[in-house]
Amino acid sequence: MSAPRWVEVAGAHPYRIGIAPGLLDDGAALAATLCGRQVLVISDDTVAPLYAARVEAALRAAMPGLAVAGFVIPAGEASKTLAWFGRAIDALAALGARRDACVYALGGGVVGDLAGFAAACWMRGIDCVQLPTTLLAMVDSSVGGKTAVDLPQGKNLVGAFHPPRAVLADTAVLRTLPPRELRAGLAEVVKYGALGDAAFLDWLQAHADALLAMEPAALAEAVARSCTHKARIVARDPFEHGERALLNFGHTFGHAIETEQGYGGLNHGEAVAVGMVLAARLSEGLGLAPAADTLRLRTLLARFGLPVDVPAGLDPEALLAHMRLDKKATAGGLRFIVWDGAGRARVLSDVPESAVLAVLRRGGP
Ligand SMILES: NC(=O)c1ccc[n+]([C@@H]2O[C@H](COP(=O)([O-])OP(=O)(O)OC[C@H]3O[C@@H](n4cnc5c(N)ncnc54)[C@H](O)[C@@H]3O)[C@@H](O)[C@H]2O)c1
Ligand SMILES: O=C(O)C(=O)C[C@@H](O)[C@H](O)[C@H](O)COP(=O)(O)O
Ligand SMILES: [Zn+2]
Repeated sequence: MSAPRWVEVAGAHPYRIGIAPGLLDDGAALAATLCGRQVLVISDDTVAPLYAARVEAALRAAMPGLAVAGFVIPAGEASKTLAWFGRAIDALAALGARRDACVYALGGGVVGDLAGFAAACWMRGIDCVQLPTTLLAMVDSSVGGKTAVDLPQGKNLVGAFHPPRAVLADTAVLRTLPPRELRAGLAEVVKYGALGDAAFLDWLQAHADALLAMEPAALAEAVARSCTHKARIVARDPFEHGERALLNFGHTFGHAIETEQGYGGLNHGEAVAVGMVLAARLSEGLGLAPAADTLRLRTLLARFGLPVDVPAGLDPEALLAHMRLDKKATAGGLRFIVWDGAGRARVLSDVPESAVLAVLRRGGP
């Protein structure tokens, strides 16, 4: 195994993100994240058969006497519910988990968010180690401590901030990731460039072929640069009182699409891709940013094979109704992450609903 790249996340509860192929088999790296002698590995029914036995064996070998149990949810967003959260809590109870027990979240963002929330709630908070297995989870969801489940009324409406004890991203597992899920992860990678680093957009454009071909060096670089961006932001603003909201670029629109489709249409990354184009158009419509920047973003996302238009048949009024329950909304009305151009995002309050509807009603490029 090559030596991991480490990204530090500073703050009141600092932790490290390790990035390297082979980390899931590295018993010493896994065991270094443990305080107690009990582990619950939470995964889904696609990832568990591929990787759970390896993680459990590495942990047992590194720590004889460790009590290890597994808990598996059905793969996909439809499992990020209070019902599956309750079953995860039952699994912790069945393990007899003490306060020094640890949850290992082995999977994509769905597993990471649900397992993290279970860890946040069990005995008011036990350790959670994130073992992300999708590109999206490696670049975004495993970092920063947002944990949650969805409700039919909206995305991530029930959750907690609970930073992980550590993140270990084994980039070798991306080999089994379906192409659609790779593209979803690239949407959140593009987000970092869009919100604060236009030069990163150029890098992504230049390395698009390598990323789509899953060349390990390009992927590792994209993961490390994305984690570095996110780590800086969440260290400065862990509870989203200000700057962290920029990580929501494209999400007000994207979450509304996911909710309206009942979490069975576009996946999160795809919905965020559409949402970022709409956020750029909103900025354009409000006279904040040039149309050329919208086109640049849209072209890059399309290059990555991501959707860039609102799916046919969705009612703009219904989408707007979901946005009113967005977590950034206040008594003053809707708040959006807009941009003044590529790499220059900011929060905008009191966005008129008419401007949002105009963007949703406009079709085509
Ligand atoms: N907490 C945060 O900060 C944060 C950030 C971004 C997204 N999210 C959340 O993350 C979720 C999306 O995460 P996701 O895109 O990882 O989706 P996901 O967890 O549903 O995973 C996508 C699919 O890939 C499969 N899979 C995972 N790893 C695999 C591997 N190595 N090989 C083969 N198949 C594999 C999964 O079984 C699943 O079917 C959403 O719920 C979103 O809201 C949270
Ligand atoms: O970490 C953050 O902060 C983010 O906003 C990252 C987003 O990519 C992610 O989808 C997050 O779950 C959205 O959070 P929410 O608070 O808008 O539900
Ligand atoms: Zn997201």
